[in-house]
Amino acid sequence: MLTITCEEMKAMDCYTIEKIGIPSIVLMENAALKVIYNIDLNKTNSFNIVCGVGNNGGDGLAIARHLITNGKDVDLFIIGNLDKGTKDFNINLNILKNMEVKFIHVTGEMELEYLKDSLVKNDLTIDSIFGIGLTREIEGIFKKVISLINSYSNNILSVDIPSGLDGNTGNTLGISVKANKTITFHLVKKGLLESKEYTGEVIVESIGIPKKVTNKILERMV
Ligand SMILES: NC(=O)C1=CN([C@@H]2O[C@H](COP(=O)(O)OP(=O)(O)OC[C@H]3O[C@@H](n4cnc5c(N)ncnc54)[C@H](O)[C@@H]3O)[C@@H](O)[C@H]2O)[C@@H](O)CC1
Ligand SMILES: [K+]
Repeated sequence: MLTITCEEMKAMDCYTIEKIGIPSIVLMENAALKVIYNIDLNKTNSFNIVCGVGNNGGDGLAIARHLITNGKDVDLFIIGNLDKGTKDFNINLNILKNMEVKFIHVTGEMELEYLKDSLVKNDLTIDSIFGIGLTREIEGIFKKVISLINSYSNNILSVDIPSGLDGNTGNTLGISVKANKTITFHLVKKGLLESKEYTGEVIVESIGIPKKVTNKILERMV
């Protein structure tokens, strides 16, 4: 099986956006729709979506929009500095604001209590805190959120990579979400093969990156 590093994935995303001309927001929309496609909407009605402020979080926001549009109950939580959201995270957050969707910004003990209550009551938790952009040890409130997700969720789906897992090595950076299922985009990241305990079932979904891009980047990185 062809596996790639997070750096190779980033390079493929960039090449697709800059040289092929597929806007990054289109890739994000494709990613979100592929996650929706992997959820049994006949059996799953209530959701916790926990987002960071990077593009993994942006995927989570787009997933939230599609679930809400499908009439599902969604409790939306965001963790991280809202002033540092990526461009596509901000586009999706703005859409949700225009739809008058409420979210909880997790900053302290009170919001952690709300999160715990939601995790216990809802059918599925969508983990979109960190993907290939995780760069350092997880500490503080991020650690508390991941610990709550693992302790209280009924079922967990991780977007791209379980949050906390190093996509290259499969090691945790202090703590990681333990998913039942991971939907990873384009190609399997190397670390996902080493860490079934955290990834659960791994499903690879295409998000519209052409084969030419894969070949180009892999040639360049040899
Ligand atoms: N255009 C693209 O590059 C695409 C990206 N996609 C998604 O975006 C993800 C990558 O997005 P990003 O590169 O924005 O990275 P992430 O969203 O994985 O994470 C980056 C954010 O996490 C913060 N962070 C990193 N380590 C931290 C730590 N230990 N504690 C607290 N904060 C920490 C960073 O400061 C940054 O805000 C992919 O995994 C995939 O899910 C998809 O939407 C497809 C298109
Ligand atoms: K994730």
